[in-house]
Amino acid sequence: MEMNVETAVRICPTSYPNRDLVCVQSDVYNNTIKLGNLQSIPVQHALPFDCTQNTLYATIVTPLMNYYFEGCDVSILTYGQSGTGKSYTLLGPTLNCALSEKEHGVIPRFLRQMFGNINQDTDKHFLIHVAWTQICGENVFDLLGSGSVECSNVSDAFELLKLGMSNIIGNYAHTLFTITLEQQYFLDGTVQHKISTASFIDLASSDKIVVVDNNGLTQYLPTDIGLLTLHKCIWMLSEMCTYNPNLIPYNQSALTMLLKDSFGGRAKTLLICCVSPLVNDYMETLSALQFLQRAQLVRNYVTVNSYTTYETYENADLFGLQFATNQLFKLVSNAENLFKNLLGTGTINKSQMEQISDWLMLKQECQECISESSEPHRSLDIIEEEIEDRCKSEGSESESDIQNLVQLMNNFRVKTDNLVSHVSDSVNTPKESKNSQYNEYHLKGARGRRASIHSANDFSPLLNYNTNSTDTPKPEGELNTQQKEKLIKQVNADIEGYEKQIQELLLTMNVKEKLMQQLLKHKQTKVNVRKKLKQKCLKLQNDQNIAQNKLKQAKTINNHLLESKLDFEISELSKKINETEFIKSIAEDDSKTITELEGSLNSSRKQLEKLRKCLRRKEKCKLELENDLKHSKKFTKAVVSKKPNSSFNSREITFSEDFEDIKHEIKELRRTRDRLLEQRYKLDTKSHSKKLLNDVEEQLLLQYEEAIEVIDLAIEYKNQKICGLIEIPNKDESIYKLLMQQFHKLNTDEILVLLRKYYQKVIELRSSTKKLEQQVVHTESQNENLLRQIQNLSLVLQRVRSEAERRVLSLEQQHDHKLQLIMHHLSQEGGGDDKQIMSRMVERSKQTALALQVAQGRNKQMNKGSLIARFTRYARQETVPQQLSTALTPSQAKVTRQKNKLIIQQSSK
Ligand SMILES: Nc1ncnc2c1ncn2[C@@H]1O[C@H](COP(=O)(O)OP(=O)(O)OP(=O)(O)O)[C@@H](O)[C@H]1O
Repeated sequence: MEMNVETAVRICPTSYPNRDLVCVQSDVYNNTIKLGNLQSIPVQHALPFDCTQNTLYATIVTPLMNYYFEGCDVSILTYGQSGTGKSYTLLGPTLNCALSEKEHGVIPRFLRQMFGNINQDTDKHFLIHVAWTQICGENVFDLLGSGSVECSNVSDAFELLKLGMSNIIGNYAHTLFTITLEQQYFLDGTVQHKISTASFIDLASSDKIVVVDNNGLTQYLPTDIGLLTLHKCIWMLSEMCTYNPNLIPYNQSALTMLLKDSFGGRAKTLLICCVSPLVNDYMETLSALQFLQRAQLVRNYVTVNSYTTYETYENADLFGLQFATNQLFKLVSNAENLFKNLLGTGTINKSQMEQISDWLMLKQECQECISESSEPHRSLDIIEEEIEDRCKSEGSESESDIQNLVQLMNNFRVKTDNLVSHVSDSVNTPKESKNSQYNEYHLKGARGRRASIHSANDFSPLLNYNTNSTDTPKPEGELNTQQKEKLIKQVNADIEGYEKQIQELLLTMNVKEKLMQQLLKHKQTKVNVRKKLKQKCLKLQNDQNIAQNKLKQAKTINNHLLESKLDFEISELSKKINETEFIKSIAEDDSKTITELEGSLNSSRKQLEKLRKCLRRKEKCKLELENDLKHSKKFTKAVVSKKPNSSFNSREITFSEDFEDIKHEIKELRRTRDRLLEQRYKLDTKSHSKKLLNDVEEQLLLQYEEAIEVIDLAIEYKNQKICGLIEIPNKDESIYKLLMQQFHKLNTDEILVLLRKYYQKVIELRSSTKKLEQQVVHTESQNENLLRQIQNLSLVLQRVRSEAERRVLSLEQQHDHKLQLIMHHLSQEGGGDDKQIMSRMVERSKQTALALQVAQGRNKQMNKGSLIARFTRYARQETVPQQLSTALTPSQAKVTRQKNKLIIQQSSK
């Protein structure tokens, strides 16, 4: 679509009461701006004199929103003299955007309208990014500090606006605010994508110089390099027929490079010219309107940025997961039926009954967790989307829901599997002895079944042995070594089971806690949702009553057509009422659920305490058994060694016993490591949740880390020992040899002291490494701060430099002016002799030049910085377009005088 750049003129309100001082008028009906009594400039939108922010937005910006959502880029620029309301038009009067919505400028209004549209469109997926830059000469600064920032609602966007505003430095810079909108939706089995950018450019005002071109036309050209290049580009674009588009000098300034798409590009562009109506500002207003006249001749090629892909939704795996979950649900409900039937038959013993009831309770608990964590929230999210802002965190929440779901289902599957096989086995062999049950159990263990749920009777020999146990009698007579070993194995399995149960319980508690947090978070939203839904229900019921009354009337007058129509309407309304009631029921008050969850959490805590107690008891029992076993082994060894004919056998026994011992030690080490890991994990989570660790905790964390590493090493060593892979160090190494000799002399206590010292040394080393790392991070952040300061300083330098350039330019102009006055004075003094005048003039100008040289010399000594600035300016002249460079060359200019004005005219070649 080929379209001209759209233009609008806004006249800045003035406090001057005297109408004679006003020379600009807006003819809203004919869309013209009247300048004095002479000129009438046609524009696309001549805004009324007292145009409010709302009128401006509704008349000229709202239509651009349609282009934007269609996938076209849009650009809105403000241009004009300083203080005429450019920033006011784009942003509003103050830094605090939220202060008064009535005064909000184009950008905040655009953001609100855009998010409003997005919230109404539930069929599409939207992604929004904003960016804000400041262009200072040739430098571009990021006002948000992190490039393009994703934002999901109006308040986020307003926060970013405030942040950017607080980072704007000075008045002499252009700013560019962009909102990028990405849309995705399904259409006929394909995914449609649209990407459009809305750019809002506040063009800074700039000093002007007067130039008369070859055709004798006066031009007021800005001194700012960006604006000057923009003028040049627009000038060339407006005379497109005579220019090759490739010759447009966009790349001569940063500003024009950034605005390439807005003039002669693919964007739909609106240029708002802000002008002052005062006579004093006549020339500036004229210059702005001339620029606007040129700009509205520029043609853009507005295009829709869209493409199609043929993929399905990224999270297609979700369907697979859902399927698997459904299957698992079916399995679980089958198992439930089986257990219920078994309970009914009465063929199972008391402990099995307890197990089944435990299982059923757990299943109930899981189901509650799953239904709380997935279904209601998902449907509620949808309602919230319709009524409230689209929630950014929705994706991550549903992700974690799925993770929880999968984890719960896995735990559940293992438990079900275990229990089903256990129950079915015991049902098949109801008359077997306790011992055979126990053997079965361990055979199952060997097939890889999980051994986390045990009844007290499963381990009767062990519990019989446990002196602390009150519910089981002590065994009659002593147990032999083999029995003791078996018992230890059982205890180990039992301990593992308890540990796993504790872990699972912790996990469930974690899920419950998260659920509670989510419920509390959504509580207020649900209240709002319910209120709105209640209103909706009432309205629907009202409509239904009206329709029923009409139906009665229709029946009395026998209007069958109306009757069937009303019947249909009533049934539709009742459907809608049911649906709304259903949605309302989903958004039911959570207080009850929260209390239930709290209760459940408390009971879980109690259960956890119980399990920990059991675990401690088992560990104690195991220790006793192990000690006992050691003693009896020593005793057996002693007896065996006394038998002369059994040396071979005794070696074999010792080896296998050693082997078993090492394995057992490894298990022990692993358990200790797990406990240490748990402790470390607690401290880790504390530090990750941004709670600072105190010194003691920091020290503890380091100690845990070191201890875990040492235990890992020990496990590795023992594993190697079992496999016969121990590397025997080269004993010839003198230091090693020396050390070993010394170590051999040490007794156990001394070795322990030595080890402790080593351990402390390592902890100290770890601590200092950590401190060093923290220092590095700190230094890096300091570095970043310094870099930011350098950036700020260079910005200030740039400003000072352009100020200096401006001053030099005005000094030059003053100098020229004085020169002209001198000429005039001399011509009057000398009585018209041209030669004499010339020679006097040359003499004076020599004097002036000399004076300037002296001044410059002084300057050189006084201010090196301004000299550098001067140098940079001349060095940069290469990039200044031809018009300006020629306009500034005195030798090619002709100076004439009209009334009180001096005009520098470019001499034609
Ligand atoms: N139409 C308007 N209605 C009310 N106040 C206005 C209007 N236009 C400008 N102002 C006020 O005039 C002052 C100057 O406006 P603003 O800062 O927007 O000008 P500007 O063109 O951006 O100036 P500069 O180029 O120096 O940054 C502000 O206090 C602003 O609130």
